[in-house]
Amino acid sequence: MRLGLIGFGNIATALLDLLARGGPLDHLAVLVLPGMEADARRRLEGDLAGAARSHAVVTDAAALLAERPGLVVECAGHAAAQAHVPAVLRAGVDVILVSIGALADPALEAALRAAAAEGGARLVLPAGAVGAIDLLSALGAGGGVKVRYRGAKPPAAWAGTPAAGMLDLGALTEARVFFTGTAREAATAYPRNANVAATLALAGAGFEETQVELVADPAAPGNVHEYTVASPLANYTIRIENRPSEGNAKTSATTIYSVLREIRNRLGPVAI
Ligand SMILES: NC(=O)C1=CN([C@@H]2O[C@H](COP(=O)(O)OP(=O)(O)OC[C@H]3O[C@@H](n4cnc5c(N)ncnc54)[C@H](OP(=O)(O)O)[C@@H]3O)[C@@H](O)[C@H]2O)C=CC1
Ligand SMILES: O=C([O-])CC(=O)C(=O)O
Repeated sequence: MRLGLIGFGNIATALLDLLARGGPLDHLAVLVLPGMEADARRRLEGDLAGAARSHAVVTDAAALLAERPGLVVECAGHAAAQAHVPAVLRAGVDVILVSIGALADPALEAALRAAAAEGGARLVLPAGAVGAIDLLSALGAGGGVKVRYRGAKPPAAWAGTPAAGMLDLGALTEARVFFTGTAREAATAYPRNANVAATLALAGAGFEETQVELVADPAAPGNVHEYTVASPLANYTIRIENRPSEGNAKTSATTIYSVLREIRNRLGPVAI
């Protein structure tokens, strides 16, 4: 398999480690920010030397495409999704988009849909840190879906976000709701913490109709995603207590496994 990665942070590193357990990739191309090439090469020739038979480090989409990836995983953030993903899709290469909250920008959502159609490629939106997206998406097609989502994380996971300006995160002794609004507002204001809100919106009731609450909770048993669905076909509530990933407390470990699942489903004889 020839894999392209946009971003070489926590998710990318852990994903490569998991993929390498099944044997080395045929080729790996990693797109990093300008100035980070030498660091990326060092890592690919050091700890990650077994991940691929050959590798390349690039800083733009044209160079990534020149490496002829069969699949690209975006795991860098909203700005990277905007900068690089349209060209990859237009070139006919499927993309697993992890920074799904980028689609809260209607212009980018339209651009990515158009690029995928033009290139005959597929934009794959993984479940990421949440679950039961299959059911929500099925119900979404039936219409009349109402979704309420509550995302709670330990205070430290909200560092560097607007929540830090509203709360004394280090001194919290009880759970505090610091945001209520639509999925579009949540995904836009919390690009590294509310991709789940966007995933639920895209699968179910849409960005304006998906109600979101974000919570800093010193007693949270991890990153907790809880949502309730009411629809003519089914009602359900699901609560997922995620362990944070080792490399980034904002990101749940399940996100990495969700991307792994998408890749395995493309390669194996059975998709589940
Ligand atoms: N769908 C879901 O459920 C979830 C989605 N996510 C999304 O996944 C993203 C990645 O998560 P994670 O790996 O934990 O985050 P990290 O911050 O560990 O990794 C992101 C990496 O991408 C780099 N980067 C930033 N901008 C660009 C760019 N324009 N081009 C290339 N590289 C870039 C960063 O560099 P630097 O550090 O120098 O900025 C960093 O190395 C999050 O930002 C979030 O949007 C996360 C969790 C759940
Ligand atoms: O990983 C998580 O728990 C969820 C997350 O950060 C997001 O929704 O962006």
